[in-house]
Amino acid sequence: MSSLPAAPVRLEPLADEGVLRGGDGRYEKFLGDLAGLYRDEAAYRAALAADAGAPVYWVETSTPEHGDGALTVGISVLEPGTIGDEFYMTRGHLHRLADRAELYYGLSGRGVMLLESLDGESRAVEIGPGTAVHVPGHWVHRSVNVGEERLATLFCYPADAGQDYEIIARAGGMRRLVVRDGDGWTTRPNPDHTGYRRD
Ligand SMILES: O=P(O)(O)OC[C@H]1O[C@](O)(CO)[C@@H](O)[C@@H]1O
Repeated sequence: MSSLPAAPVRLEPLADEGVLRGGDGRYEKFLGDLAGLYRDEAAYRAALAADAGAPVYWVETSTPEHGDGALTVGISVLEPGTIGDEFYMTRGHLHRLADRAELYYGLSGRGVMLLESLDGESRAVEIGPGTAVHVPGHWVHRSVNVGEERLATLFCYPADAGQDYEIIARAGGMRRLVVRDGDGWTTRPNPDHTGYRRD
């Protein structure tokens, strides 16, 4: 008996509720999971001491099939806030299969996608309602909430892409930091960054 094809799925990305109705997966990241992500260690420890225990960000996904050509679709929801002068952000990763691309579509809030190539390019691209960011393969990527509201994005990538987080850890963090600048944001170099190295 063949299990092909997978059943079609109707999804409702509910940005206000931070829910992907119809999805089949979810994970959450709390402040305590994000040790080492922010440069200002004292500010991180102070935030942790005052933390009420809500997630900083969460991801809900739909992956109805696996194998060649399968897609993962999801919603990513990132609370507003700062640690020191850095905005709340996702851990960031390179796809384990590095040539896998990803599409992000802004649902609510004001964000920046920080995109870095392994050979030294860094781009910060704004994302918000009605804007999409197409991330080709081979870019390390992270979302950053530079607004006062939750940042919600819908994303889609090949289900076999995987995530390599170590590439950022080995490099001492991403090349640039996204930081508060008055009422807005800017980027500045991360002095700890030592360059990306594949294993
Ligand atoms: O996997 P990370 O880097 O913690 O961040 C979660 C991010 O990953 C994705 O789920 C998929 O790449 C993003 O939509 C989301 O912002």
